[in-house]
Amino acid sequence: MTIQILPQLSKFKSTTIPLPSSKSESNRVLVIDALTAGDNQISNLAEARDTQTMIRLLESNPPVYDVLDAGTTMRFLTAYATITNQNKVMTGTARMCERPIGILVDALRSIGAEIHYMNKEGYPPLAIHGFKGQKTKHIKVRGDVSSQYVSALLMIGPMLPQGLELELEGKVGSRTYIEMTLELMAQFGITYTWVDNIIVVAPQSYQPTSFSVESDWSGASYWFSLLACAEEGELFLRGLKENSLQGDSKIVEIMDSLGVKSEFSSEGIRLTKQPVKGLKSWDFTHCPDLAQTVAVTCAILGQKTEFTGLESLRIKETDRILALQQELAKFNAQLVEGANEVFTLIPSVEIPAEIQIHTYDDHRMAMAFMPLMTKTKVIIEDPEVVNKSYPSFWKHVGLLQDCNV
Ligand SMILES: O=C(O)C1=C[C@@H](OP(=O)(O)O)[C@@H](O)[C@H](O)C1
Ligand SMILES: C=C(OP(=O)(O)O)C(=O)O
Repeated sequence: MTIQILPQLSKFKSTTIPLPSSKSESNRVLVIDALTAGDNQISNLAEARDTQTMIRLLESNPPVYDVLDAGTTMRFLTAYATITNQNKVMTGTARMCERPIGILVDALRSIGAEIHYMNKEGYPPLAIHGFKGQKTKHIKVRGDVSSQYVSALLMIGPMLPQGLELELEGKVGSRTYIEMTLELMAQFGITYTWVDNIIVVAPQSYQPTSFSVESDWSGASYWFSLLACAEEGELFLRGLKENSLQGDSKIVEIMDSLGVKSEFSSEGIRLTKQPVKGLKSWDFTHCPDLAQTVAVTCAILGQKTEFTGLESLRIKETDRILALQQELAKFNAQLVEGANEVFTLIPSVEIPAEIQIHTYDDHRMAMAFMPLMTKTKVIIEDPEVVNKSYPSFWKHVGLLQDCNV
């Protein structure tokens, strides 16, 4: 096991963080690009392993798509292999084979795909045997498990001979990611309608265009958290836009309550410290990837807060609720489950002189606990786990310079 030892650093000089590109935007644009007849000009693709895996699989087109631990790559390429009528095995890490995919497979089968489970019903690995002609254009998809199924279906919608009429059933989580998918499709010339819970995409062609991927707001959240927890400092985060396609830009509003002021410019966003206003509650339904960042920040800042919308966290890279509970306990903070899926974050009363964080094969566990370095010596296990979304994360931590000297 490798470890990353973080220096204790509560005051730092004004630092610019270059930030990685968004893997969510990148992975969508790559699928759209593969479905476009003609050449797109795409720049700024993410260095994230999830994106590099997508690029490699699309370019080399092996008979087995091994997506490793990339959820979007698994879900988007399952739909892509179907619409391009390929024989393909879809697989990934052991954890990927525990992450459900039945809702997407059922939807693709009802449209006309032949897909078999190779091991456990409802989970990868899958054997895809192409597309046997469209049986229906109307499909119903539950919206409360993962929005990635919906995004995967929408992106192949224009290529379906009859198009797609997708009815979202029940509560819709991660809605901002569905909106991102549709907005990106629109930038590549696709028209759609979304009325109530029905999204309609007629058969049409993606139009060649140029597109530059924005910096990653989920990755930016750790820097907001660091500044919130620091005694003194200032950060400039490059490449973020005020009107973002990414729902995780909500971090601006959350961190405004937790002592971070944001000022946008054409180059990015300047973060400075301001008095803590307090955060009583937050619903993470549409920004689940921010939950770990905000939990750790509140735990460090002494903010007792109610969290809702955490349901999808149990089926991500790890069971993130359990992982958070175990690691928060190491500095006497708790995430307590109450009735009706309401969680209470009970902050730390005392932070020990040294804390070792286990990362559970989850990049966000490693990155979310980094801001503890403002209070104590932190040791992060398996630091390379960040490569999934943010390979340069530790290099960027190294840019911070102590201003006590
Ligand atoms: O579509 C996407 O790019 C993503 C959607 C979200 O997943 P769910 O829809 O499963 O919540 C998010 O957690 C994930 O990191 C990326
Ligand atoms: C949940 C995540 O990714 P995915 O579902 O694409 O593996 C994430 O990046 O936090």
